[in-house]
Amino acid sequence: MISASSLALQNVGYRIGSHQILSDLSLAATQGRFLAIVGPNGCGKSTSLRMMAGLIKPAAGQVVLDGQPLAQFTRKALSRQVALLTQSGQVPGNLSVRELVGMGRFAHQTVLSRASAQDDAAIEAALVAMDVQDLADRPAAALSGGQLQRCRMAMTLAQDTGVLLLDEPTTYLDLRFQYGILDKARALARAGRTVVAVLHDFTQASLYADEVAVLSQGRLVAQGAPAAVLDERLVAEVFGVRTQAVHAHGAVFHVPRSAMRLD
Ligand SMILES: Nc1ncnc2c1ncn2[C@@H]1O[C@H](COP(=O)(O)OP(=O)(O)OP(=O)(O)O)[C@@H](O)[C@H]1O
Repeated sequence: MISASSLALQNVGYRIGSHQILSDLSLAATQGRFLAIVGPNGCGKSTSLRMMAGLIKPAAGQVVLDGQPLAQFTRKALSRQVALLTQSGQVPGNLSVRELVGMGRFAHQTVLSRASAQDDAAIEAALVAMDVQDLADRPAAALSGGQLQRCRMAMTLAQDTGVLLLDEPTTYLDLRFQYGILDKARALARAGRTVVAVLHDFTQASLYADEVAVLSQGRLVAQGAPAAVLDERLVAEVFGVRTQAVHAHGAVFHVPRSAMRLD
């Protein structure tokens, strides 16, 4: 049984050399909610997720999981609670898809322990959830981009954590699997997990997320309900794109004015 978790960046700062990447950034992901992070390329979205996963440490401020600073967790204890689907990843060696997905179970095993029945069940459930059971015995390195992305998501699911951090999870996926992965992410949130996903598509953010956080130049610009936050003014200011916002189905759709020949 996974434990409920809430994860927050509190006034964090982060720099690489003289480059200030994140500045006084506070961002809270709440248990049972799907938070989407949007923002221009290079604004610090992946850096924020990596910091939430404990892979990098803030130079200022702190990261807090269930009220406890992340610094107090061992790497393994943290991996049992927080999973990160990275934007891309090399597949090590000649792993089969089942072995790749099994890597999601490392946090639940000890050096000496063999894979348990619980590990096997979690791997099978993850393969089925991402509809990749037919690929299970194939070498992961030989998969197409979309197949590999679904297998990497299965690995993330197999980790069975309370918090899932998904960096552009729909990358490489055709429409069916894009919506499939977002449906799955929302279902996980509804079932009590904490889901944070970096998304570039406002329509997807608006349709699937409970909340959206907008980052720009390492700072939080806005956070709230997607249809309220993602308005024409914000999109023009933050992304430099003039759009017409169309509200339907409780979501907001941004149509570029250049495509409508309105500019
Ligand atoms: N290892 C690194 N060394 C130097 N600069 C880095 C490093 N990692 C990230 N950066 C810089 O930090 C900034 C934020 O990067 P980050 O990957 O968090 O952006 P992002 O919002 O996820 O972008 P994208 O939408 O393009 O994926 C960028 O300017 C990037 O060049």
